[in-house]
Amino acid sequence: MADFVGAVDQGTTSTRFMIFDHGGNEVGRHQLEHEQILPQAGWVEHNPLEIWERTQTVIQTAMNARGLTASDLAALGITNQRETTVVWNRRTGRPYYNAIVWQDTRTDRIASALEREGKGDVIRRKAGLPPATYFSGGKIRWILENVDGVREAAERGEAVFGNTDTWLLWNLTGGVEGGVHVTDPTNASRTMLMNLETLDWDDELLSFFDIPRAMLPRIRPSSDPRSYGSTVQHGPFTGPVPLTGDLGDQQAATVGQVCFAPGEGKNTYGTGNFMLLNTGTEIVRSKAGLLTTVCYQFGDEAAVYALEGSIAVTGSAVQWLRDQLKIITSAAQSEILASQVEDNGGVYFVPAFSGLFAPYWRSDARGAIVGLSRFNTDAHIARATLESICYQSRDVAEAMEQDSGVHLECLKVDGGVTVNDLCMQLQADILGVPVSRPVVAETTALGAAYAAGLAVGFWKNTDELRQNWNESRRWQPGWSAEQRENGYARWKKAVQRTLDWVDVG
Ligand SMILES: Nc1ncnc2c1ncn2[C@@H]1O[C@H](COP(=O)(O)OP(=O)(O)O)[C@@H](O)[C@H]1O
Ligand SMILES: O=P(O)(O)OC[C@H](O)CO
Repeated sequence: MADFVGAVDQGTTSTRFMIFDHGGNEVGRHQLEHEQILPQAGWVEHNPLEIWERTQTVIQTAMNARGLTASDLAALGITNQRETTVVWNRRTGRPYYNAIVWQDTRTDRIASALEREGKGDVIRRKAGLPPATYFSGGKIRWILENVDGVREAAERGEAVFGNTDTWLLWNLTGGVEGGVHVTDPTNASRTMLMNLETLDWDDELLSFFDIPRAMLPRIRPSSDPRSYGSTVQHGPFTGPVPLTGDLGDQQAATVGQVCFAPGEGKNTYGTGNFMLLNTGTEIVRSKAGLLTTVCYQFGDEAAVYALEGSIAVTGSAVQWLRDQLKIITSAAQSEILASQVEDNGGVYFVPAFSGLFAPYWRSDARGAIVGLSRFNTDAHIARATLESICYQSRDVAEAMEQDSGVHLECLKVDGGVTVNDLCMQLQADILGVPVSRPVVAETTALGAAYAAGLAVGFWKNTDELRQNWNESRRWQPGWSAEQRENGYARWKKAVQRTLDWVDVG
């Protein structure tokens, strides 16, 4: 068998290709950012053709740098930013519209109408999600309603939908020349269109959004030796590589962190934050504002579910300090600036740029910096930004405990922000439990590689994968209980100040 497994990680800010060996060690990678298209306030788009072009380049560059060819890869996995919606013509391969990104809030009226019409509870029960701008269903509907000719083409089965996993799988397997139109249950569970129990598209949910079934991909297990086909010769690989794994990126990180038992979970710190807790084969319905989602489905085994706390703005608040406020010149500088002060100086920043996701689900919220006095400096704002990442994580951790009854003993973390030592120390202080980061920080790509490798026997089972997990760093809580609870009470007060700010109809 070939020595390596490859994984494409198509994220919100960049696309990377990574190559892993049997020990789960990284042996090669390349990464490229793509343009964030911001046509108006609240709208966020990506160009699907640019994403496909970047995907080919990162694959070719990483493979060439290691002198590898298609036959060196036992399998290929895909993982992706979830919810982001592409609709394209399967005859021409051209997208009808830019990809509408998960952070985009243009569908707030569609979401609030669903609630007003009493459909919200059905969506919560069947799909495990509250009606919100975040998910794909409203985005597909927006394209059907606003782009000429798409509805008719969709009814003929010519205009098809996919998240970026499906878009890349279709292109990698031949595109207009017979590309495979497929997704997995972790991605499908983010559309508001899939029934969590049947793991299939649900006619009632489709009718709520008026979406023709013909435009939707087949849903196949996340790790599957048969359904996804192989890469074609004229693509970036110049030969066939079996495509055998597909997972949404946060579920992939959960797999990469080897959270295979109920009660095991992780928190990923990227553009946003996503805390997932494995609940086993049981569908746990949240009463505390979390999502119920599919965690993974491996081959013929029963699907495993998770509770998820999704936070829209965490690492992107650091980008905002850099790009809009310009008080830092790099993300890493946020740590240096925030370290210049001993505490937040009374300042709390709630970065509700896209409203508030879990556990609040308030699209009428907008960002606020509160508690300012003349004493405060840019260093307090930087510190409040890092604290906002940690307080938002505490909000979802509390909801997680309430829903699952599982008390967090230690938080496994990963993602771009976790290189920030101060932020991770603040996380331990604010949560009151240790925070632990693994040696392989690229858990998202690793999880997709694991799903692909399990399907072809490159790894025998999940026990073998557990052997690959090792801790690199642990942060212990330092604050007193009083300091922790006082800070959290202030945070909750600050959150209240952001609510009911915009009229969402
Ligand atoms: N040293 C740092 N301190 C704080 N945030 C950081 C640091 N380095 C990177 N980030 C943030 O991490 C995010 C990128 O993380 P990554 O895991 O690559 O995200 P994604 O998968 O969402 O594209 C960016 O939003 C960036 O601002
Ligand atoms: O691309 P990321 O890492 O920001 O992840 C985005 C999430 O999948 C959105 O649900």
